Amino acid sequence: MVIRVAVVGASGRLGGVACRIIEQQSDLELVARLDSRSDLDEMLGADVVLDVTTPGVSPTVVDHAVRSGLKVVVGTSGWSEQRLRGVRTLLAAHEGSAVVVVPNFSVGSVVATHLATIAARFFESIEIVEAHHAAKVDSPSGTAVRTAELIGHARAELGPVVAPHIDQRARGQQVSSVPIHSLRLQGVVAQQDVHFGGTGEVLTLRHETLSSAAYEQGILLALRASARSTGLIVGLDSLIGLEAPAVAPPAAESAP
Ligand SMILES: NC(=O)C1=CN([C@@H]2O[C@H](COP(=O)(O)OP(=O)(O)OC[C@H]3O[C@@H](n4cnc5c(N)ncnc54)[C@H](OP(=O)(O)O)[C@@H]3O)[C@@H](O)[C@H]2O)C=CC1
Ligand SMILES: O=C(O)C1=N[C@H](C(=O)O)C[C@H](O)C1
Repeated sequence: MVIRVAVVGASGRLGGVACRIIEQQSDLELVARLDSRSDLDEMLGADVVLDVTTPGVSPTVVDHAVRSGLKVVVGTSGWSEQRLRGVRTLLAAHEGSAVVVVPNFSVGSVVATHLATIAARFFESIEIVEAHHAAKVDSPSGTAVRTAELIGHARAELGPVVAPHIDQRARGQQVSSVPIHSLRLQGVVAQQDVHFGGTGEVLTLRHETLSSAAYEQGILLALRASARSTGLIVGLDSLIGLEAPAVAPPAAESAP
Protein backbone atom coordinates (compact mmCIF):
# COMPACT_ATOMS: atom_id res chain seq x y z
CA MET A 1 0.00 0.00 0.00
CA VAL A 2 1.28 3.46 -0.86
CA ILE A 3 1.05 6.02 1.96
CA ARG A 4 0.07 9.47 0.72
CA VAL A 5 1.91 12.20 2.64
CA ALA A 6 1.29 15.95 2.93
CA VAL A 7 4.18 17.98 4.33
CA VAL A 8 3.25 21.17 6.17
CA GLY A 9 6.33 23.36 6.39
CA ALA A 10 7.64 21.98 3.10
CA SER A 11 9.57 25.17 2.26
CA GLY A 12 11.58 25.00 5.50
CA ARG A 13 14.93 23.39 6.30
CA LEU A 14 13.48 20.15 7.74
CA GLY A 15 10.53 20.19 5.34
CA GLY A 16 12.94 20.26 2.40
CA VAL A 17 14.80 17.20 3.70
CA ALA A 18 11.50 15.38 4.30
CA CYS A 19 10.11 16.10 0.83
CA ARG A 20 13.31 14.93 -0.82
CA ILE A 21 13.44 11.56 0.97
CA ILE A 22 9.70 10.92 0.71
CA GLU A 23 9.97 11.31 -3.06
CA GLN A 24 12.70 8.63 -3.09
CA GLN A 25 10.48 5.95 -1.47
CA SER A 26 8.31 3.59 -3.50
CA ASP A 27 5.82 3.10 -0.62
CA LEU A 28 5.37 6.85 0.02
CA GLU A 29 3.82 9.46 -2.24
CA LEU A 30 4.23 13.19 -1.63
CA VAL A 31 0.77 14.54 -2.47
CA ALA A 32 0.96 18.08 -1.03
CA ARG A 33 3.54 20.66 0.07
CA LEU A 34 2.13 23.35 2.34
CA ASP A 35 3.77 26.51 3.65
CA SER A 36 2.64 29.66 5.44
CA ARG A 37 0.57 30.77 2.42
CA SER A 38 -1.33 27.49 2.11
CA ASP A 39 -4.88 26.63 3.07
CA LEU A 40 -4.70 23.71 5.53
CA ASP A 41 -7.41 21.94 3.51
CA GLU A 42 -4.70 21.27 0.93
CA MET A 43 -3.68 18.36 3.19
CA LEU A 44 -6.98 16.57 2.66
CA GLY A 45 -5.87 14.14 -0.08
CA ALA A 46 -3.25 12.62 2.23
CA ASP A 47 -3.23 9.64 4.59
CA VAL A 48 -0.51 11.11 6.81
CA VAL A 49 0.43 14.73 7.52
CA LEU A 50 4.02 15.57 8.44
CA ASP A 51 4.09 18.78 10.47
CA VAL A 52 7.45 20.58 10.44
CA THR A 53 6.40 24.18 11.03
CA THR A 54 6.81 26.34 14.12
CA PRO A 55 5.85 25.75 17.75
CA GLY A 56 3.11 28.39 17.42
CA VAL A 57 1.52 26.90 14.28
CA SER A 58 1.94 23.19 15.01
CA PRO A 59 -1.11 22.69 17.31
CA THR A 60 -3.43 24.14 14.63
CA VAL A 61 -1.99 21.77 12.03
CA VAL A 62 -2.41 18.74 14.32
CA ASP A 63 -5.93 19.76 15.27
CA HIS A 64 -6.96 20.25 11.63
CA ALA A 65 -5.44 16.93 10.54
CA VAL A 66 -6.97 14.84 13.34
CA ARG A 67 -10.41 16.43 12.91
CA SER A 68 -10.11 15.64 9.18
CA GLY A 69 -9.46 11.96 9.97
CA LEU A 70 -5.78 12.03 9.01
CA LYS A 71 -2.79 10.63 10.86
CA VAL A 72 -0.04 13.01 11.87
CA VAL A 73 3.70 12.94 12.45
CA VAL A 74 4.91 16.00 14.35
CA GLY A 75 8.56 16.98 14.02
CA THR A 76 8.03 20.53 15.22
CA SER A 77 9.40 21.45 18.64
CA GLY A 78 7.30 22.86 21.48
CA TRP A 79 5.39 19.70 22.40
CA SER A 80 5.92 19.68 26.16
CA GLU A 81 3.96 17.31 28.40
CA GLN A 82 1.45 20.08 29.00
CA ARG A 83 0.76 20.41 25.27
CA LEU A 84 0.58 16.64 24.79
CA ARG A 85 -2.30 16.50 27.26
CA GLY A 86 -4.43 18.41 24.75
CA VAL A 87 -3.61 15.84 22.04
CA ARG A 88 -4.70 12.99 24.28
CA THR A 89 -8.06 14.68 24.74
CA LEU A 90 -8.37 15.31 21.00
CA LEU A 91 -7.48 11.70 20.14
CA ALA A 92 -9.98 10.34 22.65
CA ALA A 93 -12.71 11.98 20.56
CA HIS A 94 -11.28 10.73 17.23
CA GLU A 95 -10.86 6.99 17.42
CA GLY A 96 -8.64 5.59 14.71
CA SER A 97 -6.48 8.67 14.54
CA ALA A 98 -2.77 8.62 15.32
CA VAL A 99 -0.38 11.36 16.35
CA VAL A 100 3.33 10.53 16.44
CA VAL A 101 5.28 13.32 18.12
CA VAL A 102 9.02 13.05 17.51
CA PRO A 103 11.13 15.60 19.42
CA ASN A 104 14.20 14.38 17.54
CA PHE A 105 14.29 12.22 14.40
CA SER A 106 17.95 11.34 14.93
CA VAL A 107 18.42 7.82 16.24
CA GLY A 108 21.57 8.85 18.12
CA SER A 109 19.69 11.56 19.95
CA VAL A 110 16.97 9.12 21.00
CA VAL A 111 19.59 6.70 22.34
CA ALA A 112 21.39 9.54 24.17
CA THR A 113 18.17 10.64 25.87
CA HIS A 114 17.41 7.06 26.81
CA LEU A 115 20.87 6.76 28.40
CA ALA A 116 20.25 10.02 30.26
CA THR A 117 17.14 8.55 31.88
CA ILE A 118 19.26 5.64 33.15
CA ALA A 119 21.98 7.92 34.53
CA ALA A 120 19.40 10.24 36.11
CA ARG A 121 18.85 7.90 39.04
CA PHE A 122 22.50 7.98 40.09
CA PHE A 123 23.18 11.74 40.21
CA GLU A 124 21.37 14.59 41.92
CA SER A 125 23.27 17.31 40.07
CA ILE A 126 22.12 17.36 36.42
CA GLU A 127 22.21 20.15 33.80
CA ILE A 128 21.63 20.24 30.04
CA VAL A 129 23.54 22.40 27.57
CA GLU A 130 22.11 22.44 24.06
CA ALA A 131 23.53 24.24 21.03
CA HIS A 132 21.76 24.89 17.74
CA HIS A 133 22.23 26.88 14.54
CA ALA A 134 21.63 30.61 14.79
CA ALA A 135 18.37 30.49 12.77
CA LYS A 136 16.55 28.38 15.36
CA VAL A 137 13.75 30.53 16.77
CA ASP A 138 12.78 28.57 19.88
CA SER A 139 14.68 27.85 23.06
CA PRO A 140 15.17 25.66 24.91
CA SER A 141 15.08 23.03 22.19
CA GLY A 142 12.25 20.51 22.10
CA THR A 143 14.78 17.74 22.57
CA ALA A 144 16.17 19.36 25.71
CA VAL A 145 12.69 19.88 27.14
CA ARG A 146 11.81 16.25 26.49
CA THR A 147 15.11 15.05 27.96
CA ALA A 148 14.53 17.10 31.11
CA GLU A 149 10.96 15.83 31.42
CA LEU A 150 12.13 12.22 31.13
CA ILE A 151 14.94 12.81 33.64
CA GLY A 152 12.34 14.27 35.99
CA HIS A 153 10.18 11.22 35.53
CA ALA A 154 13.10 8.83 36.07
CA ARG A 155 13.78 10.65 39.35
CA ALA A 156 10.14 10.74 40.44
CA GLU A 157 10.86 8.88 43.65
CA LEU A 158 14.17 10.68 44.28
CA GLY A 159 12.93 14.23 43.95
CA PRO A 160 14.15 17.28 42.04
CA VAL A 161 17.76 17.75 41.02
CA VAL A 162 19.95 20.06 43.07
CA ALA A 163 20.31 23.36 41.15
CA PRO A 164 21.97 26.00 43.35
CA HIS A 165 21.57 29.75 42.70
CA ILE A 166 18.91 29.05 40.06
CA ASP A 167 17.39 32.52 40.59
CA GLN A 168 20.36 34.01 38.68
CA ARG A 169 19.51 34.41 34.96
CA ALA A 170 22.68 32.80 33.67
CA ARG A 171 21.79 29.60 35.49
CA GLY A 172 19.39 28.55 32.73
CA GLN A 173 15.71 27.70 32.45
CA GLN A 174 14.44 24.85 34.62
CA VAL A 175 12.27 22.11 33.16
CA SER A 176 11.25 19.37 35.60
CA SER A 177 13.83 21.00 37.92
CA VAL A 178 16.70 20.41 35.42
CA PRO A 179 18.45 23.64 34.30
CA ILE A 180 18.73 23.95 30.50
CA HIS A 181 21.23 26.31 28.86
CA SER A 182 20.74 27.21 25.17
CA LEU A 183 23.44 28.35 22.74
CA ARG A 184 22.54 29.66 19.26
CA LEU A 185 25.73 29.62 17.23
CA GLN A 186 26.71 29.98 13.60
CA GLY A 187 28.41 26.81 12.39
CA VAL A 188 26.42 24.45 14.62
CA VAL A 189 23.69 22.06 13.41
CA ALA A 190 22.56 20.64 16.78
CA GLN A 191 24.26 19.35 19.89
CA GLN A 192 23.13 18.35 23.35
CA ASP A 193 25.25 17.64 26.42
CA VAL A 194 23.68 16.25 29.57
CA HIS A 195 26.06 16.70 32.51
CA PHE A 196 25.73 14.53 35.61
CA GLY A 197 27.72 15.68 38.62
CA GLY A 198 28.61 13.28 41.43
CA THR A 199 31.13 13.01 44.21
CA GLY A 200 34.54 13.55 42.62
CA GLU A 201 33.23 12.75 39.13
CA VAL A 202 31.25 14.11 36.17
CA LEU A 203 29.51 12.02 33.51
CA THR A 204 28.66 13.81 30.25
CA LEU A 205 26.42 12.34 27.58
CA ARG A 206 26.92 14.19 24.29
CA HIS A 207 24.97 13.85 21.09
CA GLU A 208 26.06 15.83 18.06
CA THR A 209 24.07 16.23 14.84
CA LEU A 210 26.56 16.82 12.03
CA SER A 211 24.07 17.23 9.20
CA SER A 212 20.34 17.02 8.54
CA ALA A 213 20.95 13.56 7.04
CA ALA A 214 20.69 12.37 10.65
CA TYR A 215 16.93 12.98 10.53
CA GLU A 216 16.15 10.95 7.40
CA GLN A 217 15.83 7.45 8.87
CA GLY A 218 13.66 8.69 11.74
CA ILE A 219 11.32 10.61 9.47
CA LEU A 220 10.65 7.50 7.39
CA LEU A 221 10.21 5.29 10.48
CA ALA A 222 7.69 7.72 11.96
CA LEU A 223 5.69 8.12 8.74
CA ARG A 224 5.37 4.36 8.26
CA ALA A 225 4.53 3.78 11.94
CA SER A 226 1.83 6.44 11.93
CA ALA A 227 0.05 4.80 9.02
CA ARG A 228 -0.36 1.52 10.94
CA SER A 229 -0.95 3.00 14.43
CA THR A 230 -3.68 4.56 16.48
CA GLY A 231 -3.36 6.82 19.52
CA LEU A 232 -0.41 8.87 20.70
CA ILE A 233 3.21 7.84 20.30
CA VAL A 234 5.89 10.15 21.68
CA GLY A 235 9.46 9.68 20.49
CA LEU A 236 11.08 7.10 18.25
CA ASP A 237 11.98 4.87 21.22
CA SER A 238 9.35 2.19 20.73
CA LEU A 239 9.98 2.24 16.96
CA ILE A 240 13.67 1.40 17.32
CA GLY A 241 13.27 -1.29 19.98
CA LEU A 242 13.90 0.81 23.08
CA GLU A 243 11.46 0.78 25.95
CA ALA A 244 9.00 3.60 25.39
CA PRO A 245 9.51 6.52 27.80
CA ALA A 246 7.25 6.09 30.81
CA VAL A 247 6.24 9.73 31.04
CA ALA A 248 3.10 9.13 29.02
CA PRO A 249 0.77 6.26 29.92
CA PRO A 250 2.18 3.80 27.36
CA ALA A 251 0.39 0.61 26.37
CA ALA A 252 -3.15 1.92 26.10
CA GLU A 253 -2.04 4.86 24.00
CA SER A 254 -0.08 3.37 21.16
CA ALA A 255 -0.50 0.37 18.95
CA PRO A 256 2.25 0.43 16.31
N1 LIG B 1 12.19 16.54 15.25
C1 LIG B 1 13.38 16.80 14.70
O1 LIG B 1 14.26 15.94 14.60
C2 LIG B 1 13.65 18.17 14.18
C3 LIG B 1 12.78 19.16 14.48
N2 LIG B 1 12.98 20.41 13.99
C4 LIG B 1 11.94 21.35 14.28
O2 LIG B 1 11.11 21.49 13.13
C5 LIG B 1 10.57 22.80 13.09
C6 LIG B 1 10.91 23.42 11.75
O3 LIG B 1 12.30 23.64 11.69
P1 LIG B 1 12.98 24.27 10.40
O4 LIG B 1 12.64 23.47 9.20
O5 LIG B 1 14.40 24.48 10.74
O6 LIG B 1 12.21 25.68 10.31
P2 LIG B 1 12.06 26.66 9.06
O7 LIG B 1 11.90 28.02 9.64
O8 LIG B 1 13.16 26.42 8.07
O9 LIG B 1 10.69 26.21 8.37
C7 LIG B 1 9.43 26.48 8.94
C8 LIG B 1 8.38 26.07 7.95
O10 LIG B 1 7.10 26.28 8.53
C9 LIG B 1 6.29 26.97 7.57
N3 LIG B 1 5.23 27.72 8.20
C10 LIG B 1 5.34 28.81 9.00
N4 LIG B 1 4.10 29.24 9.35
C11 LIG B 1 3.21 28.40 8.76
C12 LIG B 1 1.79 28.32 8.72
N5 LIG B 1 1.03 29.21 9.37
N6 LIG B 1 1.22 27.33 8.00
C13 LIG B 1 1.96 26.44 7.33
N7 LIG B 1 3.32 26.45 7.32
C14 LIG B 1 3.93 27.43 8.02
C15 LIG B 1 7.27 27.87 6.82
O11 LIG B 1 6.69 28.32 5.61
P3 LIG B 1 7.20 29.70 4.89
O12 LIG B 1 8.43 29.32 4.13
O13 LIG B 1 6.05 30.05 3.99
O14 LIG B 1 7.44 30.70 5.98
C16 LIG B 1 8.41 26.87 6.63
O15 LIG B 1 8.11 25.98 5.57
C17 LIG B 1 11.16 23.54 14.30
O16 LIG B 1 10.25 23.48 15.38
C18 LIG B 1 12.40 22.73 14.63
O17 LIG B 1 12.76 22.85 15.98
C19 LIG B 1 14.04 20.71 13.19
C20 LIG B 1 14.96 19.75 12.88
C21 LIG B 1 14.86 18.40 13.37
O1 LIG C 1 15.53 23.48 15.11
C1 LIG C 1 16.30 22.52 14.94
O2 LIG C 1 17.24 22.53 14.13
C2 LIG C 1 16.07 21.29 15.75
N1 LIG C 1 15.03 21.26 16.51
C3 LIG C 1 14.61 20.17 17.32
C4 LIG C 1 14.59 20.58 18.77
O3 LIG C 1 14.12 21.69 19.08
O4 LIG C 1 15.00 19.78 19.62
C5 LIG C 1 15.38 18.92 17.04
C6 LIG C 1 16.81 19.10 16.66
O5 LIG C 1 17.55 19.41 17.78
C7 LIG C 1 16.99 20.16 15.58
